[in-house]
Amino acid sequence: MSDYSVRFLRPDEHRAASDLFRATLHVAAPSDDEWERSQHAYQPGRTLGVFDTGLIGTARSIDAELTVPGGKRVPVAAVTGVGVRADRTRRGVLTAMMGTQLRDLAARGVPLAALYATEGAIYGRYGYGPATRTRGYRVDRRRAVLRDEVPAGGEIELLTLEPALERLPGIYAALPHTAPGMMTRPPYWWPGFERHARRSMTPISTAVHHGPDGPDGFVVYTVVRSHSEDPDTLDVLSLHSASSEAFAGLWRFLLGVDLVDTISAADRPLDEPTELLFTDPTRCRPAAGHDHSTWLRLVDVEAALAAREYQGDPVVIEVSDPVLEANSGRYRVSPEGVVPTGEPAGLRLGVDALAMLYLGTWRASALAGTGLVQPVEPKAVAAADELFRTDVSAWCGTFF
Ligand SMILES: CC(=O)SCCNC(=O)CCNC(=O)[C@H](O)C(C)(C)COP(=O)(O)OP(=O)(O)OC[C@H]1O[C@@H](n2cnc3c(N)ncnc32)[C@H](O)[C@@H]1OP(=O)(O)O
Repeated sequence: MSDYSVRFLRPDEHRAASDLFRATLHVAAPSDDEWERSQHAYQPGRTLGVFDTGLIGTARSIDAELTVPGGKRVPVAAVTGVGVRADRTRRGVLTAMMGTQLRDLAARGVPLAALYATEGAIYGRYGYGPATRTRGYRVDRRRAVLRDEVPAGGEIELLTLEPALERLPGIYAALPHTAPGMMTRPPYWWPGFERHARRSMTPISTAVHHGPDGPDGFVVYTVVRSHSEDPDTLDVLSLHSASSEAFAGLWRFLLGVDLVDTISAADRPLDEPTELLFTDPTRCRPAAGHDHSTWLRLVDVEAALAAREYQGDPVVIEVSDPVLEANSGRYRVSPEGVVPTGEPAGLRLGVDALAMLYLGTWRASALAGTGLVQPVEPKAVAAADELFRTDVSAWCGTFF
């Protein structure tokens, strides 16, 4: 069967979308109690459904803001909940949903969309590109010793789950966005966090760091004790800090948690200096399989490009967009601003490759070496390296 229709769902249809999405991930449908809470993750008017004889596909988003290089916060659709029923895959259902969703975002003036992909081969065709890189590491808690010069940090307040659920939204909202790619956590984000926390087999703890002006960092973690030869592990689920004092204070606390051999942290910023806290930096070792890119999509290329800052000489880029044709064209990008232009292009690239440059994660020269960027004028590649360069590694730090 190939006839289907795509439309935004009514709130009373959200539960069916949730059941379908979970089934596509091979996860059981929520109980009534669980749905009572997790329904609040569904922002009205943002969930798509595809129907033939019944619901066969779904995708949704929530409205948030993403920090771009230079510090501006730009509206972003945080896309999630994408799934197609297993007996209806590979007949264009996802393509239909992605097209409808992107056209809706463009019509509503949302310049960016972002997502986390289950598989890296899916979203490039819709103009998304991997726009952040992260790393994971493991700290040998019993042998890691903080260097004398490491800041002492402030008071730590330990919260169990209920007070954490109450206070974390306010604490997170007040923290500065220290990296491009960081995202606000709107009210529709927190029910997902709560669902994961409540499903955890081990208790979820939150340590809040207090600086001179109040809470300025937190770490959410859980400890998994192995009861065997394997190490007892503290998993860092989320760690955000407003300053190096708060960062050091949180690590000082983590190193002091008893009955832990290893502290494991995934999806951390590339330039986070954790190993430099220790007298022996090799007590912090890279961990495999902990790199989770945030995929970004410039929905309105001109508006998105204009929202960030640049340095160096102007470059004319020629962008091709396979889904939102209006984005295809040439743009003169410079520290003074971004304008559509008829001037000859210095380099050509797809809108997916543009997303890879946008937060400063990848250099134009690296993309040129892989064919993702096509240089027209050789000097333009070096100029684009400088133009899009950022001082701080892009990092989202918020999974959705
Ligand atoms: C942001 C998130 O929520 S990520 C979660 C994504 N969901 C899942 O992983 C759940 C399990 N998978 C699924 O539900 C489906 O397979 C989906 C959503 C990934 C794809 O849906 P489909 O309706 O099959 O995709 P559709 O038929 O539109 O495919 C379009 C193209 O993408 C390709 N494609 C689709 N899925 C994949 C994949 N997993 N790997 C590689 N290529 C893929 C298709 O082959 C097709 O290529 P073509 O245009 O060259 O023919």
